[in-house]
Amino acid sequence: MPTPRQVYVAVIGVGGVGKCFLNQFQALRTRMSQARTPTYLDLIFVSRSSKVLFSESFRPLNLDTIEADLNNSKQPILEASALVEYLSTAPEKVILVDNTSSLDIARQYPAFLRKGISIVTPNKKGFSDSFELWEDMFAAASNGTGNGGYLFHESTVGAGLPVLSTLKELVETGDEVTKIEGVFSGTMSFLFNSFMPVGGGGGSFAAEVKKAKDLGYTEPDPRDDLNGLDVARKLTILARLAGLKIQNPTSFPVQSLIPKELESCTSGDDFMARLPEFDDQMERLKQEAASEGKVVRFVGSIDVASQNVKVGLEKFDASHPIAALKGSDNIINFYTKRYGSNPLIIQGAGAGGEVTAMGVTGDVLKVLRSLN
Ligand SMILES: NC(=O)C1=CN([C@@H]2O[C@H](COP(=O)(O)OP(=O)(O)OC[C@H]3O[C@@H](n4cnc5c(N)ncnc54)[C@H](OP(=O)(O)O)[C@@H]3O)[C@@H](O)[C@H]2O)C=CC1
Ligand SMILES: N[C@@H](CC=O)C(=O)O
Ligand code: NA
Repeated sequence: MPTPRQVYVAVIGVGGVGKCFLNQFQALRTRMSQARTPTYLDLIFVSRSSKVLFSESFRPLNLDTIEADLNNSKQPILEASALVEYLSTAPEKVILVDNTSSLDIARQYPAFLRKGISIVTPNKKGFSDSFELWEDMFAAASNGTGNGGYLFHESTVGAGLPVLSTLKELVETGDEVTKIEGVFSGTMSFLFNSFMPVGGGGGSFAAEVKKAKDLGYTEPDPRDDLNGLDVARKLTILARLAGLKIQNPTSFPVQSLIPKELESCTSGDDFMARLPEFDDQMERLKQEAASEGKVVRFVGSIDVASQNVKVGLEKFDASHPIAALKGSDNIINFYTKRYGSNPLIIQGAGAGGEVTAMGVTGDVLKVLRSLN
């Protein structure tokens, strides 16, 4: 007869995704405590860029008051390396949820994993950094080749859509993935669907960028979406999972939509303030495509055999499924040997706090199922 167990959870980042995650975690915690064999989930650490809250003795934090408690906390900031030490002394298994976009934190994943701490994250930075870091992470993880903590990152591609789990299952069941293509950015999808809808009309480009930011679709700095790198990071992750040794997200052609004149902007706010000056350029792009009866969309593709990866704008006929996407929808086509010329297609919202947090919460469940 299995016995009840306790698992600790530590959360870094309480922004758009982090806040939704904490709500979903609270509901999960209740459900797990009522299961036939209960799991008691306790939040023992939470932080944001300027605040940290935890107890030296691993006393659970109160989820009902967590936001105010964190903001009122006077505890000194813990560097990631100090957090590794603190969590590794916990008397129960620990899952660390990284809801930031910090590369510095991601670089510590191998250290956390080697100490038996599991990691769940929507943060793409570590998985698309050097191939060496990718290898270090999976060499340490128990669901890689190591015997440390477990590592899951479903929301790094397509937010909560089951993109990575599907690709892994295709590969692990022996299918041969030949090509992956589609729309991989919720922000870019939203921008082009609303700025250049099929049938004409649409708002100004800069106004749509602001809407995408306000809706929580963009990266913390929207330039990370508009420069194409967010999509390049996702394709790097997919290509690596499909077996390609892509060195980094700039080792293949990536089209940037940042106007030359704005490349020197010192902050995201400065960039956003000046973007309307360049609405005319985007309007010309729209008119040019319309004169051919087409629309423009921001897409990416990976040709596995030729190792050809690319990211950028392409024109589509109005009848094409990519032209017909709505809102922040992503569409991901997997061409494989088994599926032949009709790809396996995954489609749905590819950005937003709730759907991204769903992928993160789902990954917490995967860790709980894996931990014995
Ligand atoms: N938004 C979306 O639709 C999707 C997001 N993602 C990924 O999810 C992650 C979070 O995105 P999102 O919630 O939108 O971003 P936000 O900017 O809303 O939130 C980021 C959070 O991380 C905190 N933070 C940043 N750096 C550090 C640090 N060094 N130490 C501790 N805390 C830190 C911020 O602190 P503070 O509050 O003090 O600023 C903030 O709470 C990103 O990696 C993003 O790429 C993935 C898929 C979709
Ligand atoms: N900024 C990203 C968020 C999800 O990864 C996007 O727009 O797709
Ligand atoms: Na996903």
